[in-house]
Amino acid sequence: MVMIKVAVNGYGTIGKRVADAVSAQPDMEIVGVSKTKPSAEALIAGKKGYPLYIADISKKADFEKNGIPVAGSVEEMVQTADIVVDATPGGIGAKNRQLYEKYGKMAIWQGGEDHDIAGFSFSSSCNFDEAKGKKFARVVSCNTTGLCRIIKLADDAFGVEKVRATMVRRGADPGDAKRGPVDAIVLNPVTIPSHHGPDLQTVLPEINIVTTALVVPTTFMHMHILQMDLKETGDRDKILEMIKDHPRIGLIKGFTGIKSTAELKEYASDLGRPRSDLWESCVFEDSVSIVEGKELYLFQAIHQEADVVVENVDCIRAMAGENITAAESIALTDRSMNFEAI
Ligand SMILES: NC(=O)C1=CN([C@@H]2O[C@H](COP(=O)(O)OP(=O)(O)OC[C@H]3O[C@@H](n4cnc5c(N)ncnc54)[C@H](O)[C@@H]3O)[C@@H](O)[C@H]2O)C=CC1
Ligand SMILES: O=C(OP(=O)(O)O)[C@H](O)COP(=O)(O)O
Repeated sequence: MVMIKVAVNGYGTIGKRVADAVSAQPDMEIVGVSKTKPSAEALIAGKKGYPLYIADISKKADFEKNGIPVAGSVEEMVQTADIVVDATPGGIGAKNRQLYEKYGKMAIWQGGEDHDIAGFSFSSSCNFDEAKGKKFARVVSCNTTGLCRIIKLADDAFGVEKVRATMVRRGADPGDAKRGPVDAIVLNPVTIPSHHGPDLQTVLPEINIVTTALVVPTTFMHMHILQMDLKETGDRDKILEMIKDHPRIGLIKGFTGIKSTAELKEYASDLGRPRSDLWESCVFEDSVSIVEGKELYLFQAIHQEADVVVENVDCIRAMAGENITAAESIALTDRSMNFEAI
């Protein structure tokens, strides 16, 4: 089996998870990860055995005096890789495109960048085959990934006439002590639609969708309030069966008593998931309702730090790996991470 050499540019919330997920795959290896300054994450990258490269090589001494070995510059890291996963903060990734082009490397950006950065946006459940042969791709954001999975499922089953959805977004990631809100419900944005609908259309252009979003003072997971008008009369049992069969959508059963993101976090941690990560979308079974035949309603929780991680792995395989199907790649990614949707 040919090993795909992967570099992760930006070893933060998403980058460190992608690095671990890639390392677990039989057909991929991490050749380097990058940081800008010495930090706890930089220390851990070294402890995990990931060669650490730095954006500004003049800062090498700052790392080394803190006992963190530096393998070289980001430019050198890019040269060692077949493909780069760019997980730098939104807006920074666009500046790196030139570097990837210079060395003729494939690259994958994250949802904080615009679709135009790659001209192709990816979701494993929707357009895996289209990534084959692409030089550049962008994995859509965490919320959009969650929307893509469930809307594609409903569209395949009954056809989707239109979608109206509200994203209740977490205020900050758990480790992000500087962000808020601390005591507010913030309309984010106050204008309608939010970016999620147009973002979904970069993957599923035929879907009629309007999204709204607000931010609340929590750190673990977003919550979606989703309503779809179906083209054909819906069948709740069929939808539940399809969700059960979907490798990246979990079904939260009523008997568990789980009705909140807090209880989901406890569940993920009791399952022994690394970092309490929920790579699957979490649909609340009791919320799945068909009203007047063709209106489908549900709540789903989305772990913002995790769901895009498995998508990045599939995207790497589609672009740089041997010719396999979406289902085969998803199964291999998940199996290698001991991930079975709840
Ligand atoms: N955190 C989240 O919930 C999600 C984030 N995303 C997207 O993923 C991307 C990364 O976000 P996070 O991981 O949250 O950011 P982060 O801030 O946690 O991590 C970014 C990392 O990039 C490093 N970095 C900064 N400038 C750099 C440079 N010039 N060269 C190399 N490394 C550099 C930083 O040291 C940091 O480790 C963004 O596009 C974001 O929108 C997507 C889904 C969910
Ligand atoms: O990609 C995300 O959200 P999004 O799908 O709402 O754009 C992540 O949760 C990051 O969002 P942030 O821009 O609030 O850090």
